[in-house]
Amino acid sequence: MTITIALPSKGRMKEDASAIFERAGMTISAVGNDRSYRGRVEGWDDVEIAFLSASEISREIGNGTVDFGVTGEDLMREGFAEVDKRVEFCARLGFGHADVVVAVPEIWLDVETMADLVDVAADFRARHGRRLAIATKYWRLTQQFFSSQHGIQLYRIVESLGATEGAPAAGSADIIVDITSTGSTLRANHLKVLQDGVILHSQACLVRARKESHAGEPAVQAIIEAVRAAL
Ligand SMILES: Nc1ncnc2c1ncn2[C@@H]1O[C@H](COP(=O)(O)OP(=O)(O)OP(=O)(O)O)[C@@H](O)[C@H]1O
Ligand SMILES: O=P(O)(O)OC[C@H]1O[C@H](OP(=O)(O)OP(=O)(O)O)[C@H](O)[C@@H]1O
Repeated sequence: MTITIALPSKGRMKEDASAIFERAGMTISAVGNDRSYRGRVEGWDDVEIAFLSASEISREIGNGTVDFGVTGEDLMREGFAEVDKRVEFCARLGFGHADVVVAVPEIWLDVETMADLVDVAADFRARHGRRLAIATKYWRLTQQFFSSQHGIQLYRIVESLGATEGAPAAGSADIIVDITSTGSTLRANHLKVLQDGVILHSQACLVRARKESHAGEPAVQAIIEAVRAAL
């Protein structure tokens, strides 16, 4: 059986992902020229590498079209409901750290916690004639956190595919859910993270698609062990 591992072809996770595999004794070389989107691993003839973007990788693992991949936990949890039934998070790789957070304007002085936000959302329509608007690209994580975990039902999600932190100042939303790593983008936009507003501590993970064909396949276990040993 050929095992396909999807690795980032570009972006912030590319170099660190290749370095982990190198340390794991799995040296990757491109098939054909340097711009090829296929690779192989020296000495591992039954393994092939597919180079994709981090967001494509999460989709392909969740659909089972690749066997393993390196991608962010946030992308996996946003992309699929009940993700732990579909995939196994085999290892947290120690790079690509980012928190998915709820952030509100700094000038909301009396809003510091999710409980405060529950009160704001309840009063919002009476005060402003519309529901609290949340800008995000993380629809699923936002709905789970607001509705299931905090019982907030009165809000509206405004889809934002870029410059999410600018939405409150631009007037297109009241608050945001987005990722932060250093916090500088939030600070520059005068937003603050609620005290209990961290939805997910994300980082790059080695993720396996749960497939029946993996049972009793020695190379599957060997890949997991090699990567874990490299951490
Ligand atoms: N400062 C950061 N900004 C954005 N993503 C970050 C940051 N730090 C770590 N990450 C993680 O990187 C991953 C996204 O990586 P990247 O932006 O390279 O991929 P992508 O979404 O596939 O790229 P593209 O949007 O160009 O297709 C996510 O899992 C995210 O959590
Ligand atoms: O906390 P910080 O260190 O400021 O990082 C967070 C910011 O970085 C990312 O944007 P980026 O400009 O990298 O673009 P992207 O969203 O297209 O990846 C992310 O969307 C945040 O806006």
